[in-house]
Amino acid sequence: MTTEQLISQIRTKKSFLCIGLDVDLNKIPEHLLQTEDAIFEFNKAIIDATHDLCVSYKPNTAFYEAYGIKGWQSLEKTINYINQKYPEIFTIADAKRGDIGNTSSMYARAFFNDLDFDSVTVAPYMGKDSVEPFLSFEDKHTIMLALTSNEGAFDFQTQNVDGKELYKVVLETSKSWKNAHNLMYVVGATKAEYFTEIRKIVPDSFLLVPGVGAQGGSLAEVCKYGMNANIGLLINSSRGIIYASNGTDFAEKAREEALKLQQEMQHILG
Ligand SMILES: O=C(O)c1cc(=O)[nH]c(=O)n1[C@@H]1O[C@H](COP(=O)(O)O)[C@@H](O)[C@H]1O
Repeated sequence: MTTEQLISQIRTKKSFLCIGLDVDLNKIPEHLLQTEDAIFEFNKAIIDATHDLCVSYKPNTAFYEAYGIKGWQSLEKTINYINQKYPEIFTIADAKRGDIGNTSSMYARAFFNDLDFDSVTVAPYMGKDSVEPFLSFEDKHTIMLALTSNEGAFDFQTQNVDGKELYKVVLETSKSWKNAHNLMYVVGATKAEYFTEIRKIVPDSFLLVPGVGAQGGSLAEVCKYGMNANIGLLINSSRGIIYASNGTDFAEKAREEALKLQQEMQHILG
């Protein structure tokens, strides 16, 4: 998917919501556990109930890998379902990969070719040659960690490196990489006060912003400092939406939570 198609979808739906499909069998409604593929049945119901309110789905691969081959099959069925039924949706494989070049190429093939995701999250720690293999895929997007939502972000990311915070070095350096136009960045919603500085370095890039909902980040604050002329934000909520209820009404309740965020976004978009 091109960035222009993503922007157009945001404008049509008046939403820049990304719903995280982080499926935990201990949290999903009990009646689904009797089905052959409970993870997929759960995702399918959530997707059917919310696809008009969001522009993106982000399965975090950890929640699938934890269930071995069955989990990976559920992930494959989920991405195929979205791509076939709702092809306008921007899909994110939240896998946080990144390795030496030839290994990164294989990760990129796994998520872009085999599973056909529109994007994948990567960690920048191994540098340019670990990220560039992902960037060489046309109309696929690489979402690199910049300033994450967790407490540990302060361990390294905000540390000074030659008079500059490390996350700023990461952002600036990555702009010179080959096919850098395919980069997006992760910035946590819990770090709203940093968005002004981040926008000085990457004014036009899309930012994936997790941390609204269960982690307590503020949508209004993020938008105030992080939005650009093309919106430039994908706001993720996972647990706050998909576990709104663990009864038979789970999809309906997830829709209600998604609708609350979509309406707030519509209001912000004016
Ligand atoms: O890359 C991510 O998506 C990510 C980066 C980050 O800094 N913080 C963060 O929470 N995430 C992911 O975003 C999702 C947040 O889930 P909730 O806290 O349940 O809304 C999880 O899948 C996290 O792994």
